[in-house]
Amino acid sequence: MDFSGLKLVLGTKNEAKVKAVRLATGIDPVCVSVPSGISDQPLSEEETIKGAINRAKAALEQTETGGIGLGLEGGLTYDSTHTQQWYLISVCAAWDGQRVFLGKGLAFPIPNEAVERIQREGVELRTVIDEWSGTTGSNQKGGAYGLLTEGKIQRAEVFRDAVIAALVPFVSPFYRYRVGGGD
Ligand SMILES: O=P(O)(O)OP(=O)(O)OP(=O)(O)OC[C@H]1O[C@@H](n2cnc3c(O)ncnc32)[C@H](O)[C@@H]1O
Repeated sequence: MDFSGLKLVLGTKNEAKVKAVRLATGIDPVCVSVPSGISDQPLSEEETIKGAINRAKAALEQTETGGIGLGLEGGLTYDSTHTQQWYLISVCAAWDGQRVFLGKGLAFPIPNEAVERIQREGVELRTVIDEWSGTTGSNQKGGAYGLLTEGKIQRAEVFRDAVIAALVPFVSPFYRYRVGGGD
């Protein structure tokens, strides 16, 4: 898959997210700080998606040369149906000014105790993960994935797959087909 012709504007300077875009595309994105327009700690898939799209749109707005805006957002979602368990999700939105696509990275179980603390104390996941791993800035490094898998999965890798998924429709010929024929 060749992404080399794309101009990418990423709505954050977070190191794990910048690395994810590099791993996904081989491109160094232009990075701009933008607001996500949602709470600092999203607690549903819907809110996480909204944050990713807001970031992608705000990022593209900040550039005069056009291209594709990328918004990467991490969030938590509760499965009340099957497992009664909180999951961390990592979503990428890609927006070219006309179309938006989402890539949803791996959903990973997060100890419910962590989310209970987040809700009780009003802290963010980063704070809990920093504490548990005895480090700072975990959200710029391996993240919760890195801590819980003892390094087997890194935050940048999860976002890498989400970035690829969100960008493929802009470059793959398969998405040019129309149902019922046409071009
Ligand atoms: O610098 P920006 O781009 O704002 O990224 P962020 O990591 O601070 O923020 P996100 O909006 O992606 O994630 C929402 C919150 O969840 C935290 N979070 C998400 N995924 C995480 C992970 O894998 N490890 C630690 N904290 C995580 C994150 O630090 C935020 O507090």
